[in-house]
Amino acid sequence: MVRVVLATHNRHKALEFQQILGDAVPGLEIVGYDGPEPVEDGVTFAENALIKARAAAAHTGLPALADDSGICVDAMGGAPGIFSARWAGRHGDAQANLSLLLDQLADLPDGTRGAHFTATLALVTPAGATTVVEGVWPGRIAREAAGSHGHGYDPIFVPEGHDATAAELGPEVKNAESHRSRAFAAIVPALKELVAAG
Ligand SMILES: O=c1nc[nH]c2c1ncn2[C@H]1C[C@H](O)[C@@H](COP(=O)(O)OP(=O)(O)OP(=O)(O)O)O1
Ligand SMILES: [Mg+2]
Repeated sequence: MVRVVLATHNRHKALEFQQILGDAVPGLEIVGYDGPEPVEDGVTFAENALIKARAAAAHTGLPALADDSGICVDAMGGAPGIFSARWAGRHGDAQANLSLLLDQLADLPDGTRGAHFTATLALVTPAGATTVVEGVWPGRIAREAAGSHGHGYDPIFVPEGHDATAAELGPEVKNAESHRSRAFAAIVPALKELVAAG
């Protein structure tokens, strides 16, 4: 088996990766990461994903896969974007983050609430080779939170082609369509190459 460390401290992401991975890449074992959490001082999702993957590869000596992701609102020029995790000021306070975003968008009429989730994955080998891919899940911001599945901004994100939030749709639908599943599909060839190289 080839081991790849998943360089995240977000247990929700780790669970989604396990659910999405399935048997997509035979011979691959994704291992957890409890090493140091680097400062995400990049100004793009790609820069932050590379920062996280490089730190984990250096700490473990293994190939590392990191995700930097967020919600991007059209009418806000793509914000919160890389600031999604701490939009309301405290890292990982999903309720505060989504409540603030709903308040900020309260006056926006239907048809102007377009948004998308972005997930950018970076795969880094101990030798320093890097692969960066991105997945985008288009949709809109609801007027109020609904649903109990998922995490983060799922309760206020209505994916294109649905009338329910990602938190109402549940993991089967989300993991088949999400930004994270799309990004993962794009990184599979690089993961297969890693396994083939042994
Ligand atoms: O599927 C998602 N469903 C809902 N919200 C999501 C999703 N994916 C990212 N998000 C939002 C919430 C999170 O707070 C932020 C990620 O911030 P981000 O820095 O990439 O992750 P994090 O700090 O929670 O963990 P880590 O950096 O260790 O991977 O974007
Ligand atoms: Mg983070």
